[in-house]
Amino acid sequence: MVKFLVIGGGIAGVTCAEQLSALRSDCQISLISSSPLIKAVTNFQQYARSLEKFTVEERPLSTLNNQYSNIAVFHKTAKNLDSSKHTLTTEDGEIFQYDKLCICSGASPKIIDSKSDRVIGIRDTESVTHFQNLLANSKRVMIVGNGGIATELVHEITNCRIIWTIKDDSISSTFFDVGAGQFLLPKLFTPGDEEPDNTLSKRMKFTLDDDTSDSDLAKNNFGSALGPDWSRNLKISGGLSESQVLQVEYNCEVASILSYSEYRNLLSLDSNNTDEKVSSSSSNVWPIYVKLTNGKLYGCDFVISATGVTPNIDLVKNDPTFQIGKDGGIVVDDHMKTRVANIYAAGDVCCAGWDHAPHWFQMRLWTQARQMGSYAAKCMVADTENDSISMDFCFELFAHVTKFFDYKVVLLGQYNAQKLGKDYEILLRCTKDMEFIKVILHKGRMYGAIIIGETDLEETFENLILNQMDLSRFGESLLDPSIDIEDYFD
Ligand SMILES: Cc1cc2nc3c(=O)[nH]c(=O)nc-3n(C[C@H](O)[C@H](O)[C@H](O)COP(=O)(O)OP(=O)(O)OC[C@H]3O[C@@H](n4cnc5c(N)ncnc54)[C@H](O)[C@@H]3O)c2cc1C
Ligand SMILES: NC(=O)C1=CN([C@@H]2O[C@H](COP(=O)(O)OP(=O)(O)OC[C@H]3O[C@@H](n4cnc5c(N)ncnc54)[C@H](OP(=O)(O)O)[C@@H]3O)[C@@H](O)[C@H]2O)C=CC1
Repeated sequence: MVKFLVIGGGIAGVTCAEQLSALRSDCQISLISSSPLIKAVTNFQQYARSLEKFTVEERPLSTLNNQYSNIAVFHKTAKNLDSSKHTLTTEDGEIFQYDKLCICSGASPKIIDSKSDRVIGIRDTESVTHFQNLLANSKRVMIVGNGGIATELVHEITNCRIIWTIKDDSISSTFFDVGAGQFLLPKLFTPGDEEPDNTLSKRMKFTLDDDTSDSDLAKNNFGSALGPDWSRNLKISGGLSESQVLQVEYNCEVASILSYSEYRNLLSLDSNNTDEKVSSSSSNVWPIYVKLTNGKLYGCDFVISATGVTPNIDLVKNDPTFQIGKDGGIVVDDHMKTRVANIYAAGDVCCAGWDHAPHWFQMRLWTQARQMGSYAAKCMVADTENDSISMDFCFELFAHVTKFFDYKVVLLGQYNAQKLGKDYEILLRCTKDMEFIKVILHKGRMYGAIIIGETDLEETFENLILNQMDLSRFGESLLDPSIDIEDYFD
């Protein structure tokens, strides 16, 4: 009997195991996960060709055992891989034999300064609990990073002062250009609350009680990444009685992180540094101080490092046969195979090493984790049966549906002209507080789009990107609100 082994209880690993089970009910599938809960995709809906909606649920490991007769789940940590013997040894010494192995060990937050326990990352339920506990007694926090987590947190945190430190000159740059960033900015404050310069504020939104416990976060043992709407029903509230006050520090990074005594030493050595005095002029003694590359120094209760992720490749990093990509992931080919025979990888841990379709690129998102997990399973089964299999259609077009600042956000293809250099045109339609639509055109054809708000345009745009219809004759009227473009193209 063929033995499939999957490492990881996140979306990629669980989808892979489920798909293996669906394709080969006669095979034995073992899933090893170091986290006590697995992530299951439910309510999956494919709308349009590439757009997907689904819910991610956290469930006990036993759910998979109960649901699928040929899946056995083990709450263990994979430690040693011997690809010549086809064995994997777990931390407690158990040896698993495999015919085909899929590594779905995910990623961990890339934290700017891991020496201080006041600099934290957010990944799984435990890390959110730790974050909530710290925040509950905090008056001022710093968020570093300009991507998904930072964008969500600046909107969700209440009753706390926030300093948002970003490398760029506009907010949320991982997803949005300057124009879209400007459209979203007003969502960060309530009219009348605006403060001068770049200081914005917003009112408290909600609170909800939640019993929490701490975990082994100090060891940076993160579990599966969180699911959609992870922050919606959580108490993400600080210790201030006033509403949130947000200050954005643009175009800078963290230069150093200091304890109180290091901060005192720095001030006495550098007593002429006026910038530092200005930013930390309050009489508060803060647990940590952050010096920014723009010269400012802030005291705060803790720092949230929302600065991206590092793939969890411990298992393979000492084996030079595996190829590691520039992003730190295990390189896989167009059949999700690593360089080592019979070993596949999927989800956040892998680096998509094939020649990508013109409108697709890798981003560490749960849609891609699900798609890769499912496709890896199909490839593993095809290989055992000596079948050929063609690349899954989902890798033709980058498509991401999410929510930021309470707006529906759809990103399609090269939404920020990622591969086009300077050779592209932009069409824009923007209605304040309602919708922001940006279309990327190259040689008269649509290459990408950002759609913020409820527009129902995503399916039409998806088709236009995939079919590469020449749109030159429409010119700017393509986005004219008085023209129902769906009627033209659907
Ligand atoms: C706060 C937050 C919000 C997010 N929001 C969104 C969003 O809105 N939209 C979106 O598309 N994506 C979002 N993401 C990203 C998305 O969650 C991830 O891309 C996706 O979940 C990755 O799934 P994965 O299965 O590859 O990895 P993971 O979920 O990280 O799972 C890895 C699994 O491997 C296990 N593991 C690791 N090492 C070992 C080992 N040695 N032995 C055994 N088991 C091991 C872990 O315990 C875990 O179960 C968010 C991520 C975070 C952190
Ligand atoms: N709704 C959604 O789709 C969400 C998705 N996620 C996903 O979860 C994962 C983790 O999120 P997140 O941590 O926000 O990662 P992201 O990759 O989304 O963003 C990381 C941000 O940190 C910046 N950065 C990197 N290093 C530094 C540094 N040393 N100093 C200052 N800034 C730095 C990056 O800039 P640069 O790019 O210039 O390096 C980027 O702006 C990602 O895979 C993300 O896609 C998370 C939340 C919501």
